[in-house]
Amino acid sequence: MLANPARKYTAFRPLPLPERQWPQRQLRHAPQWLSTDLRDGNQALPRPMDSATKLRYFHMLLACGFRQIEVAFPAASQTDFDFVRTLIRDGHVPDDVTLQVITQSRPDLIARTFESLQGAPRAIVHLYNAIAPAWREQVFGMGRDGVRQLAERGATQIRDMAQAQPDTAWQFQYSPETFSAAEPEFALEVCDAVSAIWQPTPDARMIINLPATVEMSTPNTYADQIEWMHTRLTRRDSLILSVHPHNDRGCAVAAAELALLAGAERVEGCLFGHGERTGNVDLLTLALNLYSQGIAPGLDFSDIDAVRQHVEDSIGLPVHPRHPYAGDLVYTAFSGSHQDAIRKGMALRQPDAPWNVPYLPLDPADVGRNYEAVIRVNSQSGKGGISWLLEQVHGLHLPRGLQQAFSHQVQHYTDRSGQEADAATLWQLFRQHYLHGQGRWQYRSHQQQQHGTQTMLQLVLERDGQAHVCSGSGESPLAAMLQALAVPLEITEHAGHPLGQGGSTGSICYVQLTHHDGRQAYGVAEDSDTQRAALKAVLAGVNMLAN
Ligand SMILES: CC(=O)SCCNC(=O)CCNC(=O)[C@H](O)C(C)(C)COP(=O)(O)OP(=O)(O)OC[C@H]1O[C@@H](n2cnc3c(N)ncnc32)[C@H](O)[C@@H]1OP(=O)(O)O
Ligand SMILES: CC(C)C(=O)C(=O)O
Repeated sequence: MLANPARKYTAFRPLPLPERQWPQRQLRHAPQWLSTDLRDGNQALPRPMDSATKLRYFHMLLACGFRQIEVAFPAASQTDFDFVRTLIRDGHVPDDVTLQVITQSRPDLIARTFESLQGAPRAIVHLYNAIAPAWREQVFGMGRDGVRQLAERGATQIRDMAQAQPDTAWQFQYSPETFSAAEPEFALEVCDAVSAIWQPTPDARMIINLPATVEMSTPNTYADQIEWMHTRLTRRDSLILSVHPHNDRGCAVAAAELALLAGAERVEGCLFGHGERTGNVDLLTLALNLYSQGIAPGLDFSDIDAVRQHVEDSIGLPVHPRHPYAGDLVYTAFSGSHQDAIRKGMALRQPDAPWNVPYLPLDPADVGRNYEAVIRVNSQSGKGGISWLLEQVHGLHLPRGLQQAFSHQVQHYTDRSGQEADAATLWQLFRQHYLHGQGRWQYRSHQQQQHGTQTMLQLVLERDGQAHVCSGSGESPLAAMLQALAVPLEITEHAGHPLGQGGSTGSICYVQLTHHDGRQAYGVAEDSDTQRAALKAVLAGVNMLAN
């Protein structure tokens, strides 16, 4: 890299727009969506999709709720042409869905495009040509007039060919490709020239689509460019203003959102941001950004993993595990403090109250994710996450002190193994540490009598493998047991609950014992009988302190 990059790269010059309105606005409704997965997305694949894959993808897009789908560049290849024919001929396009196809401003390509659309009830014909200086000079070898005339010639041919196919309800779209790199007044001149030819009306609007073909600037600058056009375009009430951001600087989603504030009404992009180079704007992220602000996006991602799987299988590229809303890890907390906050938030959550769970901008359940994956345990995790998993999967409600004590065991395991501890491993570790049933004292049977406030307990135990009978009394069966055992211990905590998850039945009991020398341990036991579980838990605690 250069010590002085300014020798090679020039900063993008922002457009002065002191009267800008967009920073004061808020998004309140969803835009029109155009999926260009099958065109801009497909043209950027190492191996473009075959027709069968494209057809399945088309139906997946319909199921997500897309109503405008750019399906091909029909003049580019026989495959693209045939795909459009198949969609039309075999009746794949529902009545409320419009196909869009793209063409360069070249007479043979436009003619072929119209041929592909024969018999379509509705269609959007999308004309584009690059207008920015580098393209004018290097690609077309033309001045501004030449480039404007290129657009005008294409628009005229499209108008005339559409008139010759009156059975189709046509809508026209013009993209001044490389808009964001072009001089705004020239972009305006070309767009106005095209709309002068197409003569849209408020009832039959044409689409002006302003692409950031290459993302050149910060999103606020793109928003200024959009607002500048929005407030100056001739026939504005007869236009649908659309944006088509790419993601070269990693800001396409922000650019699209600010562009919507700046007057755009429609967004073109792809699922998961596929497309040329760094991709098109990710429509799924945009839609779920709206959703998580309480705005119905008009797209349905209730089963986000199915959509992701479909896209991955179709295009042969993976979705990143940290991809917003859809990545494998995006609802998952490994770190202790995040887990603690999520667990508390989930516990306090009221079903009808606004979503307010810390660290989770969206309820994973809304996109078909379960809560199990929300918390995963590794060496960065704390007691909160560990107990959440034991609670969710095995129905254990560990007392706080036991959570702390057990988390040390888990930490030891994860540090040593370098591995994640899933719910099954945690349960195994818990059983191994607390429910192994070994130790000096073993329970055999007991009998209990009540004399006023005093409980009399007769115990048949095993001590070091030998039968041991003893008795004691106290204000509770557990106190009576400690007396019977004649150990210098106190019960400092006692909790329990029925079991019913993870294949267990009966009750589980947790008892914290404190030795007179200050040492503490938890005894845990499960049994079909609550009383027996408590007595066994005391013995387990005694065994722990004996170790
Ligand atoms: C930003 C975007 O995503 S735009 C969409 C881009 N998508 C694609 O290009 C995928 C499909 N494209 C193709 O398959 C091919 O490019 C075809 C079939 C359309 C055309 O192929 P060819 O004519 O053989 O070659 P090629 O694409 O290199 O043509 C470039 C020519 O088109 C001209 N051209 C490029 N864009 C346009 C345009 N929008 N309008 C008119 N002419 C254009 C170039 O100036 C160049 O002209 P030249 O040959 O006189 O120098
Ligand atoms: C043709 C236009 C819309 C395009 O794909 C782009 O600029 O990226």
